[in-house]
Amino acid sequence: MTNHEPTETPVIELRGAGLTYVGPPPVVALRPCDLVVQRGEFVTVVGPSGAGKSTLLNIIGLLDIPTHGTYLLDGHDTAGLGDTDRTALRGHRIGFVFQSFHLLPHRTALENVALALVYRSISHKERMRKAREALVRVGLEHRVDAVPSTLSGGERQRVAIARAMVGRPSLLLCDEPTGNLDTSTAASILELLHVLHGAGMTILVITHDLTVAQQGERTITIRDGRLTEEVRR
Ligand SMILES: Nc1ncnc2c1ncn2[C@@H]1O[C@H](COP(=O)(O)OP(=O)(O)OP(=O)(O)O)[C@@H](O)[C@H]1O
Repeated sequence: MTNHEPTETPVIELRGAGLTYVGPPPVVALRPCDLVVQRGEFVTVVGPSGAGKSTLLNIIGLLDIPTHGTYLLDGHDTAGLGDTDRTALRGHRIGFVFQSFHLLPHRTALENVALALVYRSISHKERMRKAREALVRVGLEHRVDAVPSTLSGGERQRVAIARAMVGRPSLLLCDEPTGNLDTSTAASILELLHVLHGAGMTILVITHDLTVAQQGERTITIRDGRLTEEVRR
């Protein structure tokens, strides 16, 4: 198990954070919870449909604001941030990986990855260099000029992972990253996540799949909006 320095600023620090939809009727999607993820950890969150996984992901990903408690991302208190600052913090600190890849269909793999850097103050040439480097890292150096429709599901997810990583985020936030893949392709994507984790990346994977959940160093179960059991490996 990785040795995480406890005095470091955590990447994720939720304190009594929860979300209730006002309704009517009001729905408690996430009960007030505490969750601390240190730099370099690989954490999985597992739970059945309707348990609150998307709610938790949306809070951690700065896509939703908790109605209770506090959320610090890399030590930055996210309460009270305006839309511009929230978007900037999200863009710099979080790389998202989704089940359905979310690639632009008419752009090449290289362009899809480079687009993630479009708001960074670097030249076009530098964006392309970094995008190519990210694609090499996920094993796709031979497919940089391919458009998504000519890539396999596993290759599309590799492009999406390269896009998520290219801006060197603090956190790779994955929502059912293998949900659209067959078993052996899923295994290769999980292997890639392990390689990135081995290189120091902090990873949080949200899934309903126990096999995927077992990949984490720590697995947290979410049920009826409550974070419960924690398994450490
Ligand atoms: N906009 C909303 N308004 C009211 N209730 C909502 C809203 N969004 C989600 N919920 C409710 O909050 C609870 C948690 O939903 P959430 O989408 O977080 O679950 P989930 O674990 O991601 O489910 P799934 O795996 O099916 O996507 C559910 O009871 C859901 O019906």
